Amino acid sequence: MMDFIYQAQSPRVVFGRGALQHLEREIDALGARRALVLSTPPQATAAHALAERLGERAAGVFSKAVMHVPIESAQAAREVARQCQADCAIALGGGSTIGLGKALALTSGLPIVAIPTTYAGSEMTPIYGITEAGLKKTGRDPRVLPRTVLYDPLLSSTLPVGLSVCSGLNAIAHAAEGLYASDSNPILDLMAEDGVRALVQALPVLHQQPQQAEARAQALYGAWLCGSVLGQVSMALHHKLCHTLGGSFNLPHAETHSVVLPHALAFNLGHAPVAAQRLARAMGIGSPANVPGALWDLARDLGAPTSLRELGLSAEDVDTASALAMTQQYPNPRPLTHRAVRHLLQQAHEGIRPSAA
Ligand SMILES: NC(=O)C1=CN([C@@H]2O[C@H](COP(=O)(O)OP(=O)(O)OC[C@H]3O[C@@H](n4cnc5c(N)ncnc54)[C@H](O)[C@@H]3O)[C@@H](O)[C@H]2O)C=CC1
Ligand SMILES: O=C(O)/C=C\C(=O)CC(=O)O
Repeated sequence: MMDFIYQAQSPRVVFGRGALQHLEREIDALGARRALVLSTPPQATAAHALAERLGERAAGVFSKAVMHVPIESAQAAREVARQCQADCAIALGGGSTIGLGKALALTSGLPIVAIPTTYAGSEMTPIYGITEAGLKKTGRDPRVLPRTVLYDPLLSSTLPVGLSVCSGLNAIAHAAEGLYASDSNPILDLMAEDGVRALVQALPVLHQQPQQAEARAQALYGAWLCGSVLGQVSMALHHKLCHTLGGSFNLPHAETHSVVLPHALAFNLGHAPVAAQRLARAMGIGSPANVPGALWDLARDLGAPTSLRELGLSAEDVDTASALAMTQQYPNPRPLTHRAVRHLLQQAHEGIRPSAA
C-alpha cells in the first residue's frame, strides 16, 4: 500500500568529467569571496594546488582532516576559518574531509562546497559525526548539508582500487538499508535501485581497469544516488553496527561496511521481501534469497576484506561491540536480540560466507 511523505532535499549538483573547472563560478554563485580549502594530509598537495588556482578567492588551506572528525581537529579548523576570515569552505576529499566541513558549518553556518573524491556519500546528507573522548556522536542538521556538490569522475580516478571497491560497497549499503527503511518513499527507492545497479556494474570494471573513465563516472553517479538515499531516510542495523565498530574500535569506515553488509542483509532481508527483490534486480541475480551471498562473493572477488578479524577487531571485542550495538533503539525490519547480533558479528569476525536470507 502507498503511504509516504516525500520532501525533496538536495544540494545543487554539478556532475561531469572536468566539473572541477566550474568551481569559481559556483563559489561566486554562493556570493562567497574567501574560501578555506579542506583536505586530509594525503590530499594536501591537491588542496594547495586548488587554493593556488583560486588565487584571491582562497582564504587558506587546512589539510588536517581525520577520519571520524575528532573534536580537536574540528576546533582547529574552526579557529583557522575564523583567523583567515573565510566566508565559505571547500571540502576536497572523501567522507573525512566533508565531515570536517560539516563540523565547521555546524557552528559557523559557513556554506560548504563539497568535491567528493570517494563514494562514501556524505556530501548529500545533513548528517554530521564528531568524535569526543572515544565516542562518536552523530546528528542531523540542515546547516551542515553542503550547498553545492561538484562531482568530477577525474578526481576519483586516483583513489586506490582497494578503497574504490570498499567505498563503492559503502555506498551500496546506504541504498540497501534505504530500501527497507521505515520512512522510505518511491522516489528514493528508484534512486536506491539505480544506485546499486550502477555500482555493481562499475566496480568489477574498476577492479580490472582503475582508470576506466566510463566506469569511474558510473560509480560516482551511483554514489550520488546512494548518498541521496542515506541523507533522506533512516538507516538501521547495518549502519548502527558500522557506527559502533568505527567510532568505538576505530575500524576503517569503508572496509567495515564491506565486511558487515552481507551479514546484516542476511539477517534482515527475509523480513524485507520487496527490498530483497529490488536488490536482486539491481544486481542482476535471479533469487532475492541469494543477495547476501552474492554481495559477499562480489567483495571477495574484487579483493575487499571479508572478515572483521583482518580489520583488527579482536575476538573479545565481538562481545563488547554486540553489547554496545544493543544499547541503541531504532526501527529495523527484523526484531533484534543480543544473541542474534552477537552471532551476526561473530560470523562477520570470522569471515564466513552468509547463507541465503
Ligand atoms: N555524514 C555522512 O553522511 C557520512 C559520513 N561518512 C564518514 O566519512 C568517513 C569515511 O570517509 P571515506 O570517504 O570512506 O574515507 P576518507 O575520506 O577517510 O578517505 C580515505 C583515504 O583516502 C584518501 N583519498 C580520498 N580520495 C582520494 C582520491 N581520489 N585519491 C587518492 N586518495 C584519496 C583520503 O585522503 C584518505 O586518506 C567516516 O568518518 C564516515 O563516518 C561517510 C559516509 C556518510
Ligand atoms: O558517522 C558519520 O559520520 C555519519 C554517517 C555515516 O558515517 C554513514 C555511514 O555509516 O556510512
